[in-house]
Amino acid sequence: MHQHRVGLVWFENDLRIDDHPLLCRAAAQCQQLILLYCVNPKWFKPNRYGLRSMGPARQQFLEQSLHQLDTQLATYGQRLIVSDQPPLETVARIIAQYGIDAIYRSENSGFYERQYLSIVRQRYPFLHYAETETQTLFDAQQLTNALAPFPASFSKFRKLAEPITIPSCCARPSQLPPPPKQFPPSYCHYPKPVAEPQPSQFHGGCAAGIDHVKGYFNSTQAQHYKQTRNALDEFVHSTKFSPWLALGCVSPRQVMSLLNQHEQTFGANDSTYWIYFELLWREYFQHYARHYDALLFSAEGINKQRPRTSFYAARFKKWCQGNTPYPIVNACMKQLNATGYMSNRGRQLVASCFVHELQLDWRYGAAYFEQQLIDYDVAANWGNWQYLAGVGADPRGQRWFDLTKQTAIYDPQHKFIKKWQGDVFDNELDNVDIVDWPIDTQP
Ligand SMILES: Cc1cc2nc3c(=O)[nH]c(=O)nc-3n(C[C@H](O)[C@H](O)[C@H](O)COP(=O)(O)OP(=O)(O)OC[C@H]3O[C@@H](n4cnc5c(N)ncnc54)[C@H](O)[C@@H]3O)c2cc1C
Repeated sequence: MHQHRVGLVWFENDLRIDDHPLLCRAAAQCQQLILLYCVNPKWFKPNRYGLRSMGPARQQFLEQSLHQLDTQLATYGQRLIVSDQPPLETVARIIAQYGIDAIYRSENSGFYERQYLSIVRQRYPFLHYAETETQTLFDAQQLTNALAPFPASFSKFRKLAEPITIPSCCARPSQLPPPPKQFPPSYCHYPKPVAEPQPSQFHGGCAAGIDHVKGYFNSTQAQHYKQTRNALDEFVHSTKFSPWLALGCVSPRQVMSLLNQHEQTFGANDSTYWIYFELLWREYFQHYARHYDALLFSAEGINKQRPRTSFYAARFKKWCQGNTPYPIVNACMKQLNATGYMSNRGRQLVASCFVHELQLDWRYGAAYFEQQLIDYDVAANWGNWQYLAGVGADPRGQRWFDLTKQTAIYDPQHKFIKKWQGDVFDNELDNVDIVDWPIDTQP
């Protein structure tokens, strides 16, 4: 017996059908189902930093992911519908037009993303709402003790979380209820394949994502992960799971399940453990973002201490373009601009340079990453930037990287710098001199 007549599954960063407990729940509870994704027009307009929230690399990856999800849903006689209108407008129209009586949405770590659902809840209190964790390793109730009080550092969180058993993945639904009649509505469309994809090493979508993770664990790369993960270049040196994890094309539990299988076949070692360790970092930042809400975006960070940085437009522009006096930083930024990806080590170096060498307000750096990264994740990005800027969860309070030393360790032959032309830059950092500023002649 179905509990609900028409359910709405509001997809966000959970673009898959495997290991999706919420989709299974909606399938079991509803007579008819609408599957919706909202491409928010706000993502393409200048934000408070004068940047777009979504740049072309991630947009392409997202479009590919939507298309792949739609293809999978079609095998169930269902389709994904996509709206390019503001999410609140779209959801309101769908509720009114189709008589929705239940809304299903995965827990989201983003403060602003969570607000959308809060507003819908306030406007339509009589609907049934189901929110489930689909993007984390642990279920919320498993972490009650680990998160109260909220652990001030990753190490504290890790010690509490590590002994907890990760729930197994859930099977995909055996069937899905059909959409209502007269579908889709005129203001929505089905995802189209990307017309002329830009060449990229990352192809969006759940099928591509799971193939990549399986391919990684069927090889011996994971056996050497700890030794290679800090490399600045080369696809195989770290897992490259992040874009698929960020959009939920693959779940962290699916990754863990394949990691366990890998350990059974190839053996467990420090490197295989370290992949789990990094997934725990990801987990920590998801809860960090939910705990600190809008403080994630505040200059003072969670400690409410204003950093001694400012905003210099010319310096910011040069950093974005990879045109600073620091070749290693330039190479990383040019790699990011060309591919949408940068290694973890690279991200640490360019963020340290941004805050300590260029003395810029860290939020502009985070906003530029948000625009450029193919694996942008609100919690991981803003949480890591706060950490690097000394206003986050770093018990040391300060992370400064000596760029000369780091170059000697990670790019001793300058191969990476040469590849990305990091050694091509203007000689002066500040070409706007104090005398160039307009001066008031009147007292
Ligand atoms: C300033 C800064 C900004 C960042 N912004 C993002 C972001 O927007 N999205 C994002 O996914 N990661 C972000 N990271 C974390 C990390 O750099 C990337 O997850 C990693 O480089 C992705 O490559 P990979 O999948 O090969 O990682 P691997 O080294 O193979 O790690 C495996 C997985 O663990 C997780 N992970 C690893 N390191 C971290 C970390 N420090 N914090 C959180 N999760 C981690 C990722 O999901 C990653 O896919 C940022 C780091 C810094 C320093």
